[in-house]
Amino acid sequence: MSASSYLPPPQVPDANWALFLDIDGTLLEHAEHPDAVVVGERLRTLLVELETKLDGALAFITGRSISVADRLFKPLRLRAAGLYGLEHRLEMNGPVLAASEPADIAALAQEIEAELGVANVYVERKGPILAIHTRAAPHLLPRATQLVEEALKHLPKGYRVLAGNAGVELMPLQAAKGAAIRRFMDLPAFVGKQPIFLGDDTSDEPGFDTVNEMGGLSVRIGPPRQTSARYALSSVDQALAWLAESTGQKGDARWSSLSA
Ligand SMILES: O=P(O)(O)OC[C@H]1O[C@H](O[C@H]2O[C@H](CO)[C@@H](O)[C@H](O)[C@H]2O)[C@H](O)[C@@H](O)[C@@H]1O
Ligand SMILES: [Mg+2]
Repeated sequence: MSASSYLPPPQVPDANWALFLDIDGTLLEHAEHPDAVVVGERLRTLLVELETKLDGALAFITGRSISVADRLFKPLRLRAAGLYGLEHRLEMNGPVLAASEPADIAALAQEIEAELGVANVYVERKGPILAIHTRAAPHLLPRATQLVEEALKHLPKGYRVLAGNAGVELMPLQAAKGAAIRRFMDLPAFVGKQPIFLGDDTSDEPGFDTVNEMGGLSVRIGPPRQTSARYALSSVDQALAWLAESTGQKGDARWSSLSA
């Protein structure tokens, strides 16, 4: 969909819908460092209300690991696909099917840390995924991208490089949000419902395509740009206000800034 044909989503979430939520840039404003994001009590409460309203058909679909998502949203342990679907928690408070760090990725992380880690670049080690964050040193993004693209030539087949939000990520090909959404849609709490996916980033596009194919609602958060999403909300505040309205709360465009 072109940026000019963006539409605000209808107010739909009810018990017949299944809600899939990206975290960073969708529920949380971006911060300089991944550990610096803030989860307000109001957001936790909203997530619990939505989970109840949807009879459990709610899951995070995130590039973060589930352990990190749990730390951020503690004490909530919602259903989640972490690492773009490489790990899952299929039941609320249930066990995590986690992914470990292969030796060649560990060695690569150390090499990249040695070269870039001194200059405000954060190398996030997420099992089989490496995220190199250059938000605090944007001039190093080209070099970080060059390093992971060079590494691709020496790794076993099956990895790819994806531009991140102020960074770059190296990940297995199976890491894909669309497949993660399909996996949840086969579970009893989700089956037969219509999926809604809210996301903000390039890595969310396969998720938008998937819910479009399933007759669901794809919603991109952020300023207009080329996307497969059919609806849009312009900011994290707007996304949270839209979700909150579905639980009966009155709209408030300053939702997230009031939530801490
Ligand atoms: O799929 P998401 O839930 O949106 O997660 C995507 C990545 O989010 C985190 O990095 C991004 O957010 C940070 C906090 O705002 C920011 O500092 C960083 O520049 C962003 O790229 C997370 O650290 C990554 O692991 C996720 O893949
Ligand atoms: Mg995001």
